[in-house]
Order: sequence, then structure tokens, then C-alpha cells
Amino acid sequence: MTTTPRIPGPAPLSVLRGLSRRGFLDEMGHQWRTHGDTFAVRLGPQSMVLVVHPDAVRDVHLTRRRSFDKRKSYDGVRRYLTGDGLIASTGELWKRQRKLMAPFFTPRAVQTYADLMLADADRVVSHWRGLAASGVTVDMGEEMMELTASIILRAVFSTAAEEDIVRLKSRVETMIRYTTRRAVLPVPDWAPTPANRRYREARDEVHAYIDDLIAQRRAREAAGEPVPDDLLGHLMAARDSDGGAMRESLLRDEAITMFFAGHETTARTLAAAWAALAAHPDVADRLHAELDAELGEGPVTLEALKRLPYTLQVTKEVLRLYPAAPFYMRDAVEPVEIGGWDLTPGTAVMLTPYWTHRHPDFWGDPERFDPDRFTPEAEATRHPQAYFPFATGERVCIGNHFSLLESHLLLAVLARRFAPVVVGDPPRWLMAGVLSPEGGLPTVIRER
Ligand code: HEM
Repeated sequence: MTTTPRIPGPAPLSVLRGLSRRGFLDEMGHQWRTHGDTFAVRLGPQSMVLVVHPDAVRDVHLTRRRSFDKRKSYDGVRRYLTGDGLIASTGELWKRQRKLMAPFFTPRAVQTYADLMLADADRVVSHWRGLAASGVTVDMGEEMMELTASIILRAVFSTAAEEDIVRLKSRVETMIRYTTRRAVLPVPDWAPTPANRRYREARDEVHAYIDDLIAQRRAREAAGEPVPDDLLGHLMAARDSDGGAMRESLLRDEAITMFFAGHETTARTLAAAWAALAAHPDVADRLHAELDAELGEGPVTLEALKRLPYTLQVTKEVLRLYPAAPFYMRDAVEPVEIGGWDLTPGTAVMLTPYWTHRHPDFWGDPERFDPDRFTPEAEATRHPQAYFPFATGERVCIGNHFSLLESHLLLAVLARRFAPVVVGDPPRWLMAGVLSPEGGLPTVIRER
């Protein structure tokens, strides 16, 4: 036990009961309303401190950031999924990698991916026309996963073959599901279970695919032939200040990290956007009015996006109510005070965009879906850490501009032509690796 015992919090048994009744997300919300902005949750040998107030978010990420790192809480992700990739690496390695990779993710640099995003969006327009004509019900979550997986795979590897995209997506998703499940039920690696076997097969296949791709590119470089101008190409060409390049296994880890961090998150955001638009016809009408007035029959372009501020506001409001990463962790590495409580080294701290984004002191009528919360005037007057769907501080999501551009473009291309109808009751969102609608999102595609 590493947590200072004085921090208020529920008895372990009541949490267990609450978890089975409400699920993790709602149970943490219930405990927040009961115990306040900083509380401790103890479950067996594990304990963590949840912080909800934006001042505490600021302290963990900015003012007292040296007191926190990604240690024990990230062991599973590091070991089973991303290795030394950016999301879970620490210290000098993280610093070097972040510096090497930052130039590829600036607002301007990510614009180089706009064309491939638009090409994939156009493909979905044709596909959805067919779906609209047939009237079949599809799972919007899966529709968006296929779209964002294709985009990120083309951006990272220039992967063009459809069967490669389908295969890689499925294998990496097996790895993600295994890692998520292991966090709750840590079966030993050596146990001859079907899950362990499926994980090892998927991991070996993904590693072999990427290693092979790198080897092919090295051979082309050696032969003086051009290599694709994609993210893997940039990573292979990147040199630090001493002229050092990334070793092969690190290239592979970063490529997997990009796929892991960069497709399901944006897919869930877009799926949540369709659900929110279907449930709020007034917002959908304003969105359609903006798209019709500003685009007419013209194409969606980077230039045109500047004239579509409401479309971006819709995305931001979706990320407020349905942040794809509703929780994430930090580990205290030295004694530190947060939210008025002393934490000892080793304390696991959970940040909760999902609940901070609903804090009634910072958001009026927090459950109401209202994109006007993101006009420039409204954004300027808010506590800067009341909204952090991409985290904040030096470990802010490196893909945030990529993702916002992707959502802005895809929503513009698809919402100008389609008004999907989500079938049945409003979805219940729960934590399943990322924030996900329970039982999927059955949807009928309708042309406007
Ligand atoms: C809606 C979409 C997205 C959301 C909500 C999101 C959210 C986040 C959050 C909350 C973190 C911090 C996690 C932590 O500290 O444990 C993070 C980190 C990260 N994200 Fe994203 N992300 C999104 C899209 C993307 C995309 C498209 C990419 C890549 C192309 C990406 C790559 C990363 C990486 C590499 C990190 C680790 C950064 C570091 O520690 O230096 N993310 N993201």
C-alpha cells in the first residue's frame, strides 16, 4: 500500500459492488460525487488516487510534473504492446524520441496527410451510398474503425493493399484487447491458454510485417531507389543531434504505437459524433447549414476547413462528453502534494478527462451537448485545464493535430451528404480499452 491513508475514499467492498452494478466509469463518477475532487480507491493490493479538479490536473501535468512519470502503471502497455514506443517510454529515451518525432506532428506537418484522409473519405462516400440504397443496419463503430485504421496505416506505412490493412488491423486489435484484459486478469505469460497463444501469434505477425517492411526499405535505400514519403520513412531518416538514427526495434515500436494510439481513439470520437448528431437535430441542422453555405458543391479542402468552425466545435464538444481516453495514469516518483493531500512515491494517480469535463464548477449543465461551448470567446474564459481530451503538458498527445484534422475533414465530407440514424436507445458509454458504446452503435445510413 503506497497511498497516504488519510485521503477519503470508499471501502473496497462498496467499490466492488458499485463496479459490478454501474461499471468502472459510472462508479468512479459516483465516488467523485460522494468524496469530492480527490479520493482514493483501494482494490485488493492495488490503490490509486483519482483527481478531478482542473487545478490538480494542472499540478500533475505542469507545475509539479517532475514529481510524476509513467512507471508501474504502464508496465502492461510497455511489455505487451508498445515496447519502447513513445506512449510508455520514460526518461532520456522518451525525450529523444519526442524531439525526433515532434516535427512530423505539427499543425502544418500533419496537413501532408490531408489528401490520403480525403481519398479514404471519398471511398466511404461511395460505400455509404450503397448502404443508404439498401437500408441495411451497420455498426457505426466498426465503420469508423475501418476508416481510421486505413488512414493511419497509409500514413505510417503507405500500406495500400486492402488485405494488408484488414490483417494488420485485426492483429494489432488482438494485441490491444489482450493488453487491456491482462490489466484486469493477469494470467501468467507461460500458461497455455488460447488468449496467450492468439496474442503471441498476432504479435509475431505484426513484428514480422514491420521488420520486413523496414528491411525492404533499407535495401531500396542501399540501391539508391526512392523510399515512400510516409511516417515510417520520416522515422527511418530522423537523426538526433549526435547524428544517431533509431534502431530497428525502436522503429517497430514507434510504428505500433502510432497504430495503437492513433486509430481506435479517432474512430470512437467520430462514432460518438454521429450518435450525438442523431440525438440533437438542432445541432445537426446548424452543422448542415454551415456545410451547405460554405462548401456549396465545391470540394472539402484544407482551405475550406477554415470556413467550417462549427464543424470543429462539434468535434471538440464530442471530445468533451465522450473523450476516447476517459482515464489515464501517472505514478508519483517523489513525495508530492496534490489536491491538498500528500502523496508518497509510488502512488498511482488517475486523471479523468471524462469527469473533469463534467465538473459543474466549470461547465454549466454539463451533460448537455452544446458545441457553442467551443466558440473562441468561450474557450478563452475557461480554466485551461478544465478540458484536456489529449492530456496536457509535455506528454500531451503527439497526434492531437493529426486527429483533429482527420475528424474535421471526415465529418465535413460525410455530414454534407449523409445524416446517419442511430437505431434504438441512446448508447451507454463504457470503458473498453477506449470509451466505447455498449453493444455497438447500430446505424442506418441515410442520404440527406
Ligand atoms: C481523438 C483522438 C485521440 C485522443 C482522444 C488521444 C488522447 C491521448 C491522451 C489522453 C494521451 C495521453 C495518454 C497518457 O499519458 O497515458 C495521448 C498520448 C499519445 N497519443 Fe493520442 N489521442 C488521440 C489520437 C492520437 C493519434 C491520431 C495519434 C497518432 C497519430 C496519437 C498518438 C499518441 C502518442 C504517441 C501519445 C504518447 C505521447 C507521449 O507520451 O509523448 N494519438 N493521446
